[in-house]
Order: sequence, then structure tokens, then C-alpha cells
Amino acid sequence: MIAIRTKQLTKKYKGKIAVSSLNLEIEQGELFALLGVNGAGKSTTIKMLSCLAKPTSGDAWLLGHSVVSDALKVKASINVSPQETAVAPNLSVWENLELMAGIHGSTRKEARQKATECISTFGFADIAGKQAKALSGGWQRRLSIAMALISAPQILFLDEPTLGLDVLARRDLWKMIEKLKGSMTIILTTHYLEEAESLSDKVGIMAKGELTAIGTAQELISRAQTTHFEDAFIKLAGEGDIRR
Ligand SMILES: Nc1ncnc2c1ncn2[C@@H]1O[C@H](COP(=O)(O)OP(=O)(O)OP(=O)(O)O)[C@@H](O)[C@H]1O
Repeated sequence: MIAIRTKQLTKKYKGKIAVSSLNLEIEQGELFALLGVNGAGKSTTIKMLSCLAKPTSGDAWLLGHSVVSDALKVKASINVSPQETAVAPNLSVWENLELMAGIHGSTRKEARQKATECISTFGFADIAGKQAKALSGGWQRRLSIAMALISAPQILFLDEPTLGLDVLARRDLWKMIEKLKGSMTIILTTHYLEEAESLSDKVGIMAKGELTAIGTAQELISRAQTTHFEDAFIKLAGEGDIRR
């Protein structure tokens, strides 16, 4: 089953093309890593898919619903953990989770129950009463992802989830993401190539607003005739035509 399909998805900002005629299919339950150098169009793609930015032309369907004509249905089945950690700094871990459940329509009682479940699932028991701003960067990111999960999305967008984290915190977060694999469709953007290689089922590489390659990390290594994924990325991120 296809979770996400885009057709000629395009975004222009004042005549400048950020994403150009993107045609992409992502399977349900897949962890799809969207890669590309700065300015390649990854965030703009995620923004269009999550209904935060309107396409200039083209369309995308998430679980069959169009981002152009059916944005409410799309929003009901997705959630985003944005690049900037989206936690309320003065609220506790517990309060952040309850607040997010409330935003997604839970009653007070349901929100309390969901927060309790989340605290146990993500190992927040010892820090539940702490203000978010007192947490380390790694735990703030963990909380940010847990908040995105509280609405039980079928599609989760993780925009650079480990940006700026030290290697231990990053590996910890990988374990968290690995546990989610298969239970929902996950779209991950990252500049850490070993993260994409280690976590993803499939990788898409964008360059100058276009998709230049798509496949498993191994397929891309073979296609680029390199030994390492990083070298394959460097080759493929520079190309302008779509290769499958
Ligand atoms: N709101 C905006 N207004 C004008 N131009 C924009 C806007 N958002 C993005 N762009 C431009 O669109 C292009 C794609 O940007 P985008 O942020 O999608 O790239 P990215 O691959 O996510 O980059 P990064 O890895 O740096 O986050 C860039 O040239 C950027 O300057």
C-alpha cells in the first residue's frame, strides 16, 4: 500500500523554484530518508506534505487524501517533529505531553492517560516533573518526538531529529526511532548520512529541488559504483536527472 504519492509537486517562492515537479511514492510502514545538501528542497517538500505550505502546482496524496483539496483529513493522520524542537520550555515533560494530547482533541482524562502511557513508553518517569528547558538537548528531542506521537499518527515527519546532538544522544535517539519502525510510515530528513544508512528502508536524494535518486542505501551505493554511502551521496546529490 502506498502511504504517500506526489505528482509533479512544485513550490516556487517569488519565481525561485524550491521543489520542482517531484514525483515520489512511499510505501506504508516504510522509513524513508530524504537527503540533499543545504537548499535542496527537503524542508519545503516536508512542509507541503504536512500541509504547512501550499504547493504552487501539482499535488500529493497521503493515505489517499490530497494536500490541496483535503488538508483536514491529511492533518488528522500525520504529525511532525520539526527541526526546531517544539517543546514549551516552561512546562514540565508531563504538561507538554498533556497539552499536546489536548490540542489533538483528547479530554482532560484522556490526555492524562495518554501522557502516562507516553511517560512509560519513552522512559520519562524520572524526568516527568522537570521543566522541558532543564532537559539536555537529547531529551528535549525525545520529548519533541513523543509529543508528535501522542496523536497516534499514521505518518510521522522527523525533520533533522538529531541535529546538534552529541554522538551518544544521537545513538539513543536512533534506538527510539528504530522501535517505531514498521508501526507507521516515517519520513526522515537528515544531514547525517550514517543515520540515513542505518535507519532507513529507502533513501531519496534531492538536488536543486529535484529528486535525483531513489532506492535502498545499498542500491544507491551500487548505482554510484562506490564503496561507501557518503561517496554515493556526493555523486548522486550533484546530478540533475532522475535515476531509478
Ligand atoms: N519561505 C521561503 N521564501 C523564499 N525562499 C525559500 C523559502 N523557504 C525555502 N526557500 C528556498 O527554497 C530552497 C529550498 O529550501 P529548503 O529549506 O526546502 O531546503 P533544504 O533541503 O531543507 O535545506 P536545509 O538542509 O538547509 O534545511 C532554498 O533555495 C531556499 O532558500
